Amino acid sequence: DFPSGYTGYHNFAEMTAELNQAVADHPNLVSLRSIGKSYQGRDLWAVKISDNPSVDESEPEALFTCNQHAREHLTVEMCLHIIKRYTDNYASNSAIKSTVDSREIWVIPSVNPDGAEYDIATGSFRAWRKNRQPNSTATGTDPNRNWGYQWGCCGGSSGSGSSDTYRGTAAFSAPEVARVRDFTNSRVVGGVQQIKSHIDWHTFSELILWPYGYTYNDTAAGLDATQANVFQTMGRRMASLNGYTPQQASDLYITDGSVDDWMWAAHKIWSYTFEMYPRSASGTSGFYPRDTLIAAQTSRNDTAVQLLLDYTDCVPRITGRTC
Ligand SMILES: NS(=O)(=O)N[C@@H](CCC(=O)O)C(=O)O
Ligand SMILES: [Zn+2]
Repeated sequence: DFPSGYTGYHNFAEMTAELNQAVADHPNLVSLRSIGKSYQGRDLWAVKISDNPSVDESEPEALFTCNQHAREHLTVEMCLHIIKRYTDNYASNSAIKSTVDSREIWVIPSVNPDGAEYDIATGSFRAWRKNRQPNSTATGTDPNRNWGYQWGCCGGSSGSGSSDTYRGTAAFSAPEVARVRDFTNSRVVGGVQQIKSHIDWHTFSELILWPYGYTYNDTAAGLDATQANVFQTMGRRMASLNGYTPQQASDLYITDGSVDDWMWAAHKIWSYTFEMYPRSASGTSGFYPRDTLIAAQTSRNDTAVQLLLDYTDCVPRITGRTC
């Protein structure tokens, strides 16, 4: 479990209980489903927040994914914060209510529960990043190098099983990644992807990143100058709200097989990666902010999340375009 000073973080059982509590507290706003199992058999939970949550209404959808990387536990708290904020405040806050009434919000609080549990299993942090799937030489696939667009194309991942950026044996070889893929694919209704916007939450460095990560070029196949301008404009607007630094993902470093590149290329979902607090740290300590910082560093993103939800019907509207 989490060591002292970190007991405010949710382990898998506590996270699951929190999700069940949200349903119990707000049965008319929240539904909970498993989109499948992790390698070790833990449920990959998906929460839907909307009015009439048991009905697939024709409302624009947004997706928030957290904890692809095991040690980035603050991201689980970020997803739980989003769930609480858009349910507990529904009755009292008209902006929250109109958002929930006009959108369908999907939250996957832990994409990598096996890795997260492994990281805390001994009571001392292990700085574990990957999932817990064995490979030919070691353990673990990096979920954020296992997505199927430009997988392994460009030196942005490793073919070595012991590497922290091991890309797996094939695209989608990690069961957790394959399940989130399947869920996203299932949101194509009548040939139209209902999910329009996405944030994948990570730590740390305080950055807002957008595709592509596989190339340094601002435009590339499937991402033209107009679309790049939308990514930049929305990214910069959100960064002005949370104080993170906005940049194309490849400006950080080249990544191939990342979730953002796939969400955009496969589905034209306006997909961002947020790297949360801290801005910098010595070594791996940056992955482990004390639990006293959770409230401030999750609510710090409230207005950025709200902006993306506001524009989820038509993200290009941020540049004055229509959809
Ligand atoms: N959270 S992290 O691993 O330090 N950074 C992310 C950045 C993701 C990206 O560049 O798209 C990654 O390398 O997967
Ligand atoms: Zn990460």
